[in-house]
Amino acid sequence: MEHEVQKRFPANPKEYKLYEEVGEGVSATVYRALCVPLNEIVAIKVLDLEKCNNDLDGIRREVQTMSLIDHPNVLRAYCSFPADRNLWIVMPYMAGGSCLHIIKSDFPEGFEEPIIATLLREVLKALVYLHGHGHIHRDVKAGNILVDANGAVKLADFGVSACMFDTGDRQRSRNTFVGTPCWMAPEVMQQLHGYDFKADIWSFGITALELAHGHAPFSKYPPMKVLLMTLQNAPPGLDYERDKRFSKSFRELVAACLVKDPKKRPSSEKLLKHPFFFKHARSNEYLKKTILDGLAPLGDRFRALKGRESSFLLQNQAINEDKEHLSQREYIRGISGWNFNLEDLKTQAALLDEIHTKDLDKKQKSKDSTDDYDGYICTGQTLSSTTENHGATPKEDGLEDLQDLEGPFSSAFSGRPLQALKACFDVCEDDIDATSPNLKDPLHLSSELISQKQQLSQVGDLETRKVNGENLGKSYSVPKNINVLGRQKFSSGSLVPELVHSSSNNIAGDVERGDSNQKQHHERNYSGPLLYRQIRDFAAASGQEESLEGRLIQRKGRFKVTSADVNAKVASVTNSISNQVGVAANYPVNTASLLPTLHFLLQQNALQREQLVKLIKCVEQSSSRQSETPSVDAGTSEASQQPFQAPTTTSRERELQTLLSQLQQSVGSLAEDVQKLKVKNSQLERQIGAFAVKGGKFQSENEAQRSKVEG
Ligand SMILES: Nc1ncnc2c1ncn2[C@@H]1O[C@H](COP(=O)(O)OP(=O)(O)OP(=O)(O)O)[C@@H](O)[C@H]1O
Repeated sequence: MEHEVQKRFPANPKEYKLYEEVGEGVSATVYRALCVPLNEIVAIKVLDLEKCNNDLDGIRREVQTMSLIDHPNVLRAYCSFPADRNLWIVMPYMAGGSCLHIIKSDFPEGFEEPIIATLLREVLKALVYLHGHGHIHRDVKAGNILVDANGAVKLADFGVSACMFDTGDRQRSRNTFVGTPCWMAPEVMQQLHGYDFKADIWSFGITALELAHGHAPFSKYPPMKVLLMTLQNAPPGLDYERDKRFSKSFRELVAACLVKDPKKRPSSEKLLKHPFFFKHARSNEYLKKTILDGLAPLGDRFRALKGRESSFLLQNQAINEDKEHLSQREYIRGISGWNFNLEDLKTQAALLDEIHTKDLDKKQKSKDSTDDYDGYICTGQTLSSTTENHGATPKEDGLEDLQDLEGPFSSAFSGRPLQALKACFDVCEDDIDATSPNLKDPLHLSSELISQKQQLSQVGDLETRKVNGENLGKSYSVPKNINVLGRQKFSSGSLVPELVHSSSNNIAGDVERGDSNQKQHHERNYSGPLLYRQIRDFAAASGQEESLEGRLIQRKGRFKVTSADVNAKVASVTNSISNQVGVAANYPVNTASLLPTLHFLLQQNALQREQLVKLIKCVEQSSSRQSETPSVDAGTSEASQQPFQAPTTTSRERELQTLLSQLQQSVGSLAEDVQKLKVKNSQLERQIGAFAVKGGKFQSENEAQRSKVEG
């Protein structure tokens, strides 16, 4: 480490020789490279802005975090700089590649327990460090656990990490929807109260299962279904027949991490003291011997995996067309390039619904049939997200219980959730606001791209200078959305209103990427955000909205809903709610699940009623004033004598009238009192006058008597 810190890596692309490709993410390609002046092999992550909808904040965060990090289990950046249209991030070369690559190429059934324990212990050390420094990683998964030639383990990829100590917008970003669905903690999906470090502990638990089985739970399902299953089902665990090979302490460790209530999950520090690690973890040397020795060079493995992926895509083209296997393909790619295109999600929803219908048919035929999805049997229990049921009796998918989803989901998915979902899509699809600044014309987009590139080079400069010891107290404000027409890989759903291509050309993958997306047909991708919009709009309407406003951060390759920038439209809320009600009316529903919707409607009604009453009052008052006007002119009319007797309808008005007549009465009696006082006053004045006259007479008599006596 010391050795790495002291070396100065040049911030100039000419000083590096790029060799073979060793990894590919949604927005980046990673190469093995030689740093010529230092004669050292490094890895260079080349971020291509034109490849996808990048977000500079994310890149800046990734580079900043990586260059400030100093821990043996966290992958750091030596330096970063702009090169042509890209940003290069120079980092240590991890010759073993990611655990996902190792699993895919050589351990498809997962690792043995001591290997898992060793890998997880190292990851936990990284998490203890990151959490201690206020960082939430937010994307812990086997694909981000890298192993070097000596068996050292490092946690990588800070593209979506967040700092808990940040303020302002970044602090709010903890209310964002970040991560990769299979590894994403329920509280991150729900977005009710934000989330904290414990979200990483959930992902850590899922990663443990991934290392044990060779894939993450629910990995073969489309993202939307993963979301629903994570929220609805009991947490996955090591509860099945094939898991008997694992120790009790491993099962306990997984169960401790995969608790839906984040407060009940242990901290990374506490977890590191778990007996599982003392009993089973070994040395880096052990990792080297067991998983690295005999492995082909990383570049070769990567090429082989890519080849397998391409042939899989070709073989399964027919299946792929129905989009049901999207999730699996993404998983095989080993990236988190989830596609949340509207059309895809609609199709997925439709397919799921079909499956659901088939399931119901099947169920009727054989009530006790079981459905072990991927080894993770989804219980058909009613959801209570805080009810843990690791050892639940395996039953079936449980889609019929989706109406029991808790919290805002219950309202968003009342009735038959997938139908409701479709209804939501329809609402939002129509909700395209042509004047929205997010619907940008190509010209605008390209100019934005240019400006973003300029800013990117600033970021690169900044990082380079930072690495060189300069302290730059400068903050960059960067555009949040970049959409580039043409070559584009739609990976994560942009969860904001934005310009995207149609579903046919948005599947992440080289095949799709190759055929440049020339379509000029654009539509807003609401898929991911829809869920969120539903929740947000509902929360806003019922006055529970948290600090959800904010900026979009379109995230490379992750499923992310940021602080929403969609103007809440009462109409859309009402529409979606009424759609849900319509949906509910068409399908058998749990009546209790309709309650929130009805409650909301009631509130809406009360508000509208209040508005109407106010309006009626206004109209009445102005009409009464109109009827008053001639009576004032006439002076003697009945109306002028009884000015407050306009026709009234409400008790409030009657109350006011009573008050007014009481006031009138008291004014009248006051006037009488004043009159009486006036009379008294004038009597007193007269008396005083009389006294004064008498006093004058008395004085003159006195003076006359005095002069007589003196004379
Ligand atoms: N330093 C490294 N040494 C060797 N291989 C690496 C290194 N960094 C990354 N890789 C490989 O490249 C792949 C893609 O890198 P990375 O995950 O950083 O890109 P990304 O665009 O952020 O991807 P994703 O969106 O899937 O997280 C990794 O999964 C890993 O296999």
